[in-house]
This record gives sequence, structure tokens and C-alpha cells, in this order.
Amino acid sequence: MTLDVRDLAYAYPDGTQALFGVTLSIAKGERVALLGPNGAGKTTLVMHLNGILTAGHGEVSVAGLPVRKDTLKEIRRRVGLVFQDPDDQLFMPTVREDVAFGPANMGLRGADLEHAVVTALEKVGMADVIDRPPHHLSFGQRRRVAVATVLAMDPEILVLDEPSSNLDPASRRELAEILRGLDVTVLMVTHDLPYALELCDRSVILSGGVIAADGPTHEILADGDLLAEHRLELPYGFAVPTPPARG
Ligand SMILES: Nc1ncnc2c1ncn2[C@@H]1O[C@H](COP(=O)(O)OP(=O)(O)OP(=O)(O)O)[C@@H](O)[C@H]1O
Repeated sequence: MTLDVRDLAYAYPDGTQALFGVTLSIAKGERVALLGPNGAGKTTLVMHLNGILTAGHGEVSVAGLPVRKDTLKEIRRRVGLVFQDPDDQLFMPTVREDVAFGPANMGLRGADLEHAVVTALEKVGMADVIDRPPHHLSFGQRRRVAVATVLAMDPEILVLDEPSSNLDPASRRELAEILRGLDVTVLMVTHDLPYALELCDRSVILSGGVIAADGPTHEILADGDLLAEHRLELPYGFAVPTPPARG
């Protein structure tokens, strides 16, 4: 398994219990959507995946390596977290330096470093902005560069928080094409149910700090009662297509 979360429970220091024993496994190459209403615990779960939070009960491991204080450096290489706001991720004078930051920290230098940077930017179609300051780019371009900053580390799993938010329809579609084309395991937190359907065969609903459903996205999105129970809504008039029969 690329990601293994076992019985993870977590309460914030003020006593708010955000997770109540979450168990979730993701196999290599899967793309999984993490759905759920506001306050469900999605961000809290994601913050455990690369050790921003570690104080909970239970265990998280990435490609067999448990997330602990002494493994954090390697865990942060293995888990590429793309925040909702690219400006939380881009802080260097140029795109090149931002994308180089992670691999340089891992010890890459010279031609190897340049190769990692250029390859990551090519994967998101942003190689032509390599010398530009990130703050001169559009929001959609900055989001793609933010994806490149983590791809440059060659992660085991790419974790995206609301990847389609604030994107215009064309940028939204282009990012979906980029994500579909990557050869990487993906966990994507989203409120955008059509995006989950487009990109992820499997969806998990987290609600009230527990996993309420885990299954094929088209089945979950076709279950109106399940969606309503967890405050999930498809856009008006959106029909979930029936998947082709297997076998
Ligand atoms: N720093 C904090 N201190 C105390 N409670 C917190 C803190 N951060 C989040 N919480 C609480 O933990 C619970 C889970 O929040 P979390 O942010 O993980 O939900 P979420 O599913 O990501 O929601 P959203 O869709 O709104 O981003 C909520 O009850 C929230 O109020």
C-alpha cells in the first residue's frame, strides 16, 4: 500500500475531537477523492499524512514507513502536499527557485537539480515560465507551479486540497488532464463532485470525523440519500453517467 491510515483519532489542543478512528488504505496508482462537508476532518486527516500533525492515536504510514518525528524528512519527500492557496507554497523570486527548493533540500545539485526542475515544470505545462516571478503568474498558473514544486520531489503520493477551486472552466479542465496524465498516486480533497467523478475511480466520504462511505465514485455520487446525509450536492441538473458494464 502507498498510504495506510490505521485507526487514526485526533483531538486539537482545545479538546475538539476532529477524527474518531479513521482507517484508509490507498494502493499505488489509485486516484481517490476525499469528500465531506465543512468541518468533517478532511484537512485534519491530510495534515497527518506528512506529519504536520502527529499527536493523534493510531498510525499513518507511507510506502511502509510510519509517520513519526524521526521519519519526517523522508515522509515529506514521499508525500507531496499541494495546498489550496498556491501562495502558501510559492515564496521564492523565480519559479525555478521555487521548484528547486524541495529537491535542493534533498541534496540534488547542478544538472540533476535542473533536470528535476525542468521535468516537473514540463509535466504541468509550465516550463516556459521558469524564469518568471511566481507572483506575476495567474492563479491557475500558480496552482500548476505549486503542483510542480511537489512533483520535483518525485513523491509516492500527491495530496491535493481543493485542486479545482478558483479555476476558470478551461484551467479546471487542463489541470484535470495534467493530473490524469501523471503516473502518481493521488488523494484529492474536494467539494467539486463532478471533478471527483472525472478524475477518481474511488471516493471516500469523511463526515463527523469518521469514514461514512468508501467505494466507486459513480456509485457514491448516484446515491442521493448518502449525499444528502453528508451535505454533499451535485450541481443542479448534473446526471451521474452509468458506468459501462464490466466483463
Ligand atoms: N486548530 C484547530 N483547533 C481546534 N479545532 C479545530 C482546529 N482546526 C480545525 N478544528 C476543528 O476540527 C474539525 C475538523 O476540521 P477540518 O478543518 O479538519 O475539517 P474539513 O473537513 O477540512 O473542513 P472544510 O471542508 O471546511 O475545510 C472541525 O470541528 C473544526 O472546527
